[in-house]
Amino acid sequence: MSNIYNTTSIATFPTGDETILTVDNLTMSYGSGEKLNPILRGLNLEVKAGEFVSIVGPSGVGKTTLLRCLSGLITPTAGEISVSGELIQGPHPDIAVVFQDYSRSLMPWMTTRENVAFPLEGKGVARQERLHTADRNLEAVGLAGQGDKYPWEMSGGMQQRVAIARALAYHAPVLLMDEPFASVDAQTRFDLEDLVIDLHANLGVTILLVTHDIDEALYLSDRVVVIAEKPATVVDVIETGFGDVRDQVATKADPRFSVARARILERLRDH
Ligand SMILES: Nc1ncnc2c1ncn2[C@@H]1O[C@H](COP(=O)(O)OP(=O)(O)OP(=O)(O)O)[C@@H](O)[C@H]1O
Repeated sequence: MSNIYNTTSIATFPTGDETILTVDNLTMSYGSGEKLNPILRGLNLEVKAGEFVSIVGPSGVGKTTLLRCLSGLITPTAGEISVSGELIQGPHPDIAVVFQDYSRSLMPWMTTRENVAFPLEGKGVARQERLHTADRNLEAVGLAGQGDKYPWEMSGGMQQRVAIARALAYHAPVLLMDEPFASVDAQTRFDLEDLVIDLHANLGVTILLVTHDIDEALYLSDRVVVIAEKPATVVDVIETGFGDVRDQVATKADPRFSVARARILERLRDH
């Protein structure tokens, strides 16, 4: 486990067998009448507190649509989503989101510290406490002492770390991630994957990540949920069983990794 991050100063979340996120018979269509475009149908999912679940599926299958429903940004056509036992009817304080496009999600006129502190204003946190929390969370993602820099002074990987710090600072027990590493180069991607594994293991935050990258889903998660077809539904669920400690070389060379990868590829080919 890496020691460049300092997660000890951030509060952790209780984990266990309790279900924290429930998706019940989720159905979502865009448009209406002749232009009705059904995207998701009858999707069910239960995520336990502290679990790391990835949703994989081909491009255009509806992964972002699913995440937008979960984050309360759009209202599903039918079905229910609840977090911590409460029905989602709009953005919920128990859910934070990290998007793929950090260049659009960070505000260029604010320093990284101000970017991370910003959502806490809506929670009524006093300014000094907001800035202090921002510094602690920047430290947790390996950006100690970088709070005065502007996002545009940083590399893509560093900017995505800022976006992760901002989501962590919000202190929501559930973190949704939409293809968070798709816009960075391969080595930065591996570094960010390992950062997220460390944060998950040390903080107990529940993570739901969508990706079209099967290897990434297997490497990161406790469970991989495969969605396919049009409209999309769950076609397979795989428990990875790799535990909290991962290694970019050893885990991917584990025979269970290639067996699971073949199974997912087969499911996607068959649908
Ligand atoms: N706001 C919208 N209005 C109408 N149709 C939409 C809207 N957003 C997405 N779609 C359509 O819904 C379908 C699923 O899109 P979505 O972005 O959810 O898929 P995805 O699996 O995340 O794709 P990708 O992997 O390429 O990001 C696509 O056909 C897309 O054109």
